[in-house]
Amino acid sequence: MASSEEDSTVEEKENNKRGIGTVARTWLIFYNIAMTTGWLVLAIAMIRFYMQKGSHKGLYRSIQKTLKYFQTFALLELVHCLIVHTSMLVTGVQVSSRIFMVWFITQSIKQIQNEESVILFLVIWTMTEITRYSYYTFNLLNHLPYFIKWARYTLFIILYPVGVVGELLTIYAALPYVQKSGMYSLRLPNKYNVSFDYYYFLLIVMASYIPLFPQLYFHMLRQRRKVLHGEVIVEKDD
Ligand SMILES: CCCCCCCCCCCCC/C=C/C(=O)SCCNC(=O)CCNC(=O)[C@H](O)C(C)(C)COP(=O)(O)OP(=O)(O)OC[C@H]1O[C@@H](n2cnc3c(N)ncnc32)[C@H](O)[C@@H]1OP(=O)(O)O
Repeated sequence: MASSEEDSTVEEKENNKRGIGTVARTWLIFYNIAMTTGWLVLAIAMIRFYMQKGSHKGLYRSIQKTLKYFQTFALLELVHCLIVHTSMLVTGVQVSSRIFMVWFITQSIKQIQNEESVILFLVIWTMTEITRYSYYTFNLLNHLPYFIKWARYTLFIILYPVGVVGELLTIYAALPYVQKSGMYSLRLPNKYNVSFDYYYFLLIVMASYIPLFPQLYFHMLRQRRKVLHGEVIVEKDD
């Protein structure tokens, strides 16, 4: 009895340190468990598909519903920034680039769904998210195995750039189809007197990885030094 009271006091102290209340903490535990499960379901579906068919062709189609569901659900992370006091800017770039990849590239342009680059970023995202959400869950429960903490703040060193390569190759593969179809573009003359070319927009998105990705990567390296090596890092306000 005394021990369980002590345990709950330790938990309360830990959460007070993070400034998270009981309701927010309960919600985050639920959210992180749901997301870990979602990405695990995706991992299993991908492995099963590949083992049954022996090819990646048709894999995206078979998992697209689950992927859209869980990746879109991640928009909630912008709200979570207010709870866990983390950078909304960094999270915003990360989440919006993922939503963009799913909805406005892979989902919209059927011809590229069988590209190897799609499978590359899907596998990398899946490995990342299973590790990340299980880290958050165990951390909130104050029972964090060291290997999960290590994996969360080490695997990204390789996974992040490889994931970005997969995404950029996929956008690159989409370019000819976008140019040919004129999709999501607005040509003059039109009643709004505005022109928009999705093809050039995609070129700008690709170029924007050059200044933006290093910011995310260095943010993660700082997090790594803080969490694994206990360095005190003073971050600038957004
Ligand atoms: C309109 C089109 C726009 C297009 C834009 C294009 C440009 C894009 C350029 C960039 C492209 C990036 C593409 C992405 C590719 C990939 O993802 S590839 C796969 C590999 N990816 C990764 O490894 C991802 C690494 N990134 C992240 O983990 C995050 O997304 C992040 C936002 C960068 C993480 O930042 P942050 O939240 O600040 O770090 P953490 O250390 O994880 O958390 C900080 C503290 O907050 C707590 N916390 C956060 N979320 C939760 C939660 N859900 N539940 C509980 N707690 C949470 C966390 O525990 C930390 O708290 P403390 O432990 O107390 O410090």
